[in-house]
Amino acid sequence: NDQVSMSATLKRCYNYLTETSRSFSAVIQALDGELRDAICIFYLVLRALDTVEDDMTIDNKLKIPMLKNFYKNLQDPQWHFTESKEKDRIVLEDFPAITREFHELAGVYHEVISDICCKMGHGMTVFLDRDIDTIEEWNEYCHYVAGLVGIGLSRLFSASGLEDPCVGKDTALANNMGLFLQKTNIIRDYLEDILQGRKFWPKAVWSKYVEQLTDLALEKNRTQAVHCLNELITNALELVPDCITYMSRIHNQSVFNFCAIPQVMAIATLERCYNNPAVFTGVVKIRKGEAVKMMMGSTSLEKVKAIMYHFTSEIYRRIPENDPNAERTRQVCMKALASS
Ligand SMILES: CC(C)(C)CN1C(=O)[C@@H](CC(=O)N[C@@H](CC(=O)O)C(=O)O)O[C@H](c2cccc3ccccc23)c2cc(Cl)ccc21
Repeated sequence: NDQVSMSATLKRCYNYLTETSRSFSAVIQALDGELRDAICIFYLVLRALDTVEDDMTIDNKLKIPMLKNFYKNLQDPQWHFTESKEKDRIVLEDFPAITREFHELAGVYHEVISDICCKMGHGMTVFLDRDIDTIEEWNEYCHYVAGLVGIGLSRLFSASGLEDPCVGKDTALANNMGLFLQKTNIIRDYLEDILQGRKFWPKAVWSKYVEQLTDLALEKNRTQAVHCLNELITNALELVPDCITYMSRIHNQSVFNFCAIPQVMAIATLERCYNNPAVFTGVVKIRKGEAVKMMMGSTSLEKVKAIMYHFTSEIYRRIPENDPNAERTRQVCMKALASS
């Protein structure tokens, strides 16, 4: 992008993007045409909303209206928030820079970003004082924080003219692209989340293995915990066929890379977590070198299918005989392998 003609506030926005999304900001900056600025701003607005939701120092009495009304802040040139303690608080402190660049975008992008913010902010309040019990509620929570992102992105892709209208219309596939990423994050971040008092694993699953969610971290429950982990990974793997179908419809190279890279990182993370007790003693992260190799290697549908096939068969190979969900996991892996 042409640094000279870029406004000072837009430059600041790209700096915030790089500060808040590490490896992913380069992928966003590689997007073609109007999508680059539109998705940069969309990402920052979502990061600001997520920073409010994550901040445990904000009392729910204040947090609920903040989340429900967040989308209205885009219409207030002065709105900003300086009380945040979160690491990404800069996007709230300098929100006016994001708002200004939001208004520089073409109108069609405004409507999508505002609409998604409104629905996401509302949805986040639903689970502020309610636990995630059933699988349906797990899907509902992930829809609010990630499925809606997929639906919004797909509408931006089609609105830009770089992708077919069907991409923006098929909300079910777009939703499942987000669910795959979010369920992977929730599975991977078990220990980090419970240490911060956050519970994202669905009770309908973990209650079959232990009394309390935190009991999964106890050494004496290790076998039960790993079987619970494997059941959630199996649930996430059910989404692989839809993610491949979604990516098969993307024709612009920069949009494909933007969509494919988080997906291949997610399947690699699920494979690293499968049957792995380390999930309960630390955070299982993909090493930087491996991540870069995968990012370089996910530039075509065939390459992405091969990566999905590789990691799914690695999981299939390691299904323990005594795992209560072994048969179900084999079925789900076979279906994922058939689609990749
Ligand atoms: C919760 C989440 C999965 C939606 C977050 N999310 C993502 O995870 C990013 C990836 C990312 O931010 N990686 C960071 C993670 C980290 O900070 O460690 C990185 O630096 O590698 O990708 C997603 C994202 C990208 C492409 C297509 C998507 C379709 C549906 C839903 C989300 C989609 C994302 C796109 C937008 Cl516009 C906004 C947020 C996201």
